[in-house]
Amino acid sequence: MGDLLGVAVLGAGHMGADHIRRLDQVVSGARVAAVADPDRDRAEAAVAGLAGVTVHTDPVAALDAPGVAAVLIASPGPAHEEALLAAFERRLPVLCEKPMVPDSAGALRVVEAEARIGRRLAQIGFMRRYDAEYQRLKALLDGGSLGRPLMLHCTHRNVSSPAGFTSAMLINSSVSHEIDAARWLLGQELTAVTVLRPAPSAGAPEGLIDPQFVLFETERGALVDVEVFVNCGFGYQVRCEAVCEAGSARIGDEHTMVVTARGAAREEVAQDYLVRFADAYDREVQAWVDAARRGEVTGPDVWDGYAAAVVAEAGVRALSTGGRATVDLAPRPDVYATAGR
Ligand SMILES: NC(=O)C1=CN([C@@H]2O[C@H](COP(=O)(O)OP(=O)(O)OC[C@H]3O[C@@H](n4cnc5c(N)ncnc54)[C@H](O)[C@@H]3O)[C@@H](O)[C@H]2O)C=CC1
Ligand SMILES: O=C1[C@@H](O)[C@H](O)[C@@H](O)[C@H](O)[C@H]1O
Repeated sequence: MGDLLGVAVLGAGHMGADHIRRLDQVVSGARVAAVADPDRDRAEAAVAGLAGVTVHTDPVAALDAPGVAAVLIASPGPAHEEALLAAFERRLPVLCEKPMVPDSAGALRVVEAEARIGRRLAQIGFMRRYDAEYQRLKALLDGGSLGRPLMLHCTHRNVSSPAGFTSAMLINSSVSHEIDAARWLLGQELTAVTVLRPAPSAGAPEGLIDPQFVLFETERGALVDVEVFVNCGFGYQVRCEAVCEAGSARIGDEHTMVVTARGAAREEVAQDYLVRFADAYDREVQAWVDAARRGEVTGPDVWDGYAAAVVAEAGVRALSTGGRATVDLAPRPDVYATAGR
């Protein structure tokens, strides 16, 4: 176990348990050293059968546990700020699930804390940047053969939303992925948001505004639209079409097995993100572990997490007022690169 990166995993729910399995069975160079969840039974179940792991109900205690050299934060968004700041105090490299911090004031405090240290410590869990299809689209747009991007048309559908999912979370949890993907693909900040609401689906829980149609403007005049529908009932579908001056490119059409029988062809549709983005999560965590073992931090940074929080907050304002909300970012510290590098 000597050379392996000892990771404390905070939160042992859906994502935390999946990342624990990934660190133990898929990723090389790391091991789970500690796990924390206020629900001790859940934490113990997630590490059942693993040797050398300590179990905690207090996340900060897990950071100080024997063998911990890095932190993976998979607790709910509102708990991320405290965990990030505690990891920064200890100078531990962090992989933090999205949303980095759901509110922009808290996200700015994280930016300021890391900027004071003067070097990157955190990678933010925008795993689409590690998805093979998104990477091909990014390379194509950067290559310039299609000319200037004019529009992105995005679709984000979940089969159903978890208990407690709110109308704001369609934007600050689900659409946070499109916010980051659009900034990265286009290399531009998003500057304004408008949200339209079709009549809610009968399949959505009472009171949830689902679906929503979110329209972003960018600093160099591109438009990004997102249909977000988190109780569609039929499949997990994430698509993106870039329309450029000299052509278009689309990713996310179903690409799983096609079964032909009894006079019909049937294509399987993934039912959740753990299936659709399995390879992307694997590559994201491997990249984080490899960088941490070299003493580096790469990938989406705290500025990306902050920008996503500000844009999402504008989106939630636009949803509640029915109007157009503008995005106002704080000055960007030098430690962070520009959008989309
Ligand atoms: N990248 C992606 O595609 C996805 C990311 N996520 C993100 O992962 C995070 C966790 O989401 P899920 O696993 O779906 O939630 P979940 O509700 O299944 O699990 C969260 C776990 O964290 C525990 N917890 C609560 N407060 C805590 C604290 N202060 N410290 C440590 N643990 C705490 C809860 O008891 C629970 O076991 C969220 O930030 C969510 O947005 C979730 C789904 C997909
Ligand atoms: O991050 C995720 C969830 O938190 C969110 O609730 C889902 O809508 C997304 O598809 C998933 O990738």
